[in-house]
Amino acid sequence: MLMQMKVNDFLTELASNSPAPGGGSIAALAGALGGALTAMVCRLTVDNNKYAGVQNEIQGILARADELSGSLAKYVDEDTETFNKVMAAYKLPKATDEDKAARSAAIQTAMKNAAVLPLNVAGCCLEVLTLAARVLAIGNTNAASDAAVAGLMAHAGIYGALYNVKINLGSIKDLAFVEDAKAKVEQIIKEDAVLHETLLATAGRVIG
Ligand SMILES: Nc1nc(=O)c2c([nH]1)NC[C@@H]1CN(c3ccc(C(=O)N[C@@H](CCC(=O)O)C(=O)O)cc3)C=[N+]21
Repeated sequence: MLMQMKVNDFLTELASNSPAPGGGSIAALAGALGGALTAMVCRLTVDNNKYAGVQNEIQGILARADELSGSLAKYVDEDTETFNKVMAAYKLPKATDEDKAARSAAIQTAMKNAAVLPLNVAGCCLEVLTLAARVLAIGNTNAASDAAVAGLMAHAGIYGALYNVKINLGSIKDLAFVEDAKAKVEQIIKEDAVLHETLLATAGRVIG
């Protein structure tokens, strides 16, 4: 359970040559950090008279940021479990034709799961980026740099998760699955580009 570890122990485990956690878990963690940091800026904005006009919107963003951070935190452990199953499938016996068929089917199933999971991570991170960019624009300006960092973590989570999707698609033989996933990847990259640019432009305006 990676999420139960002390941060220092987590870093030592990450840096070790043991196969897990991998980049997929770290992408999810980046998103979870972005979501939590977005929630923090919301909490520094609610019940502040200076931001009375945006209270309802901030409350809505806060609730969703907490949810997304929670989901992404679960994905940290789930991604490692999912990728461990890929590695376990590769270690299945391949002595006979039956062995080979069973091994290949197990690899394909595990690879599909290992592609779908980071696709979901990227979707959650995209939502975090949307929320962080909005909070940067309307939230407590004293915490503008926090909102900017939150958005950048989400952006890193998106790209990190999508690289995991893409690398796994290279090993998947179901072409309809691959085409569908590729279309989803491209859509998320497009939406990220707009949001990331907006985030940087707003940060430049509010922070300098
Ligand atoms: N959803 C998802 N999450 C990932 O984290 C993820 C992924 N997809 N797709 C591919 C990349 C790559 N990655 C590796 C992690 C450890 C080894 C590793 O430790 N390999 C050992 C072998 C380990 C063993 O066989 O037990 C080696 O090459 O010597 C390799 C590759 C995780 N990824």
